[in-house]
Amino acid sequence: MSPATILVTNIGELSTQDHSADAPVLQDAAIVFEGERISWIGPARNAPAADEVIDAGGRAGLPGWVDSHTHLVFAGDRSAEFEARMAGKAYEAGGIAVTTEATRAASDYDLTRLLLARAAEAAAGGTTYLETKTGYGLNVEEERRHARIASTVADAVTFLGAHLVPDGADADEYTDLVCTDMLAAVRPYVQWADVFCEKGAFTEGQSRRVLQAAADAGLGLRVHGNQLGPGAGVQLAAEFGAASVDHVNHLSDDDVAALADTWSGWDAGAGVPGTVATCLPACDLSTRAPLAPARRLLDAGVQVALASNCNPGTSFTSSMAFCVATAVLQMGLTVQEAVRAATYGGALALRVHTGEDRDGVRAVGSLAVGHRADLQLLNAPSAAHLAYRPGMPLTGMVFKAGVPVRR
Ligand SMILES: N=CN[C@@H](CCC(=O)O)C(=O)O
Ligand SMILES: [Zn+2]
Repeated sequence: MSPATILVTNIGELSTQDHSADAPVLQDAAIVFEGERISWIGPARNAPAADEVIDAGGRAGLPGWVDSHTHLVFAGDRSAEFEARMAGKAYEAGGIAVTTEATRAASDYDLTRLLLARAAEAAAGGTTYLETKTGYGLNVEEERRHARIASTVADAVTFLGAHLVPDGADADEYTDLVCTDMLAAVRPYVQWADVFCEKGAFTEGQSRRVLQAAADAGLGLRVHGNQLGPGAGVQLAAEFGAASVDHVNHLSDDDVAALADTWSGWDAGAGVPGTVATCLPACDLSTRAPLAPARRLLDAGVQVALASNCNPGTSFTSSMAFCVATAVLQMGLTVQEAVRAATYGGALALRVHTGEDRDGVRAVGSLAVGHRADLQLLNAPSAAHLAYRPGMPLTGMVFKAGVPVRR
């Protein structure tokens, strides 16, 4: 028996983000889901019959957000650190240790409950594909525990044992541990590995060792780079073929050129993608950092993603709509560029932009036949309202794999 079909019709503006289509933005459109997959997209007047019909009432539709960078496995509160920062204190990587202590003390039950609540908040805001990281465990047993818990909730899990050298540890010995026992312990639960390559965290040499060990273990690579100042993160990410380098606040012309180079042979949808530059505007605002140069990156030919970086230290929000609004209002992106970065860009950064479109391997981040049925409707007639009416509760119905996760 074939799965039930759902027709969502009377969509005033449908931003498919399918750039292989004639028009990536359709007017007066409809979309049909068959189980977890999209089975039809086109003008509402031509829509086929379906088991269930949902009238969007002229609202805008777009792919669910792909949030490619979060740190949601944590306990504790760092609002005092935030307040101190707003009073002029600079952000330092060392704050991670405060969360590590609180997270180690939390039970599996509490950590899972906290993670579920945060994932539910993200879904309520339109996020339908969620990455999250370890990185507040910082010893073998805790990193394994956080990876296991994360894997029960998130769509993609990243190992970030190389987030901070724990108090009292020798940096090189700790890096060895990350590359050996810790990596082996988390391996069953994660698809990605990441390193915080920054002053106060991991040096270029240590980062290189982490990336090599992770690649040897068959993990995809990501890098936290060039957040607090110029550094080696971007160049390392490009050299190792990382799927993404995140933060990218402080970039030289060589850094931008190195990222652009990784995209020179890529033709949308065909070939191996380069290294996405993932911009984290909510984090930049919360740390009073210069906003990442998303416009400059796009103009240079680099594929850009927007992500929330939801974490207790630098960005305690999972609102992708806020990130999109900021990218438009303050970073010089057009509405469609920002929406693309928060959907297709995130999917590229997690290498789920394309798939075989078979069970369990469905593309996300754009709306096309065969892709996963991840759709959000806005309580607004067009995506422009995300920036035109910033901060307003515009998220309407949200579907993840064809299932409504918000009514
Ligand atoms: N930059 C490194 N890690 C996080 C912050 C973690 C924390 O301060 O707790 C980030 O992406 O901003
Ligand atoms: Zn991060």
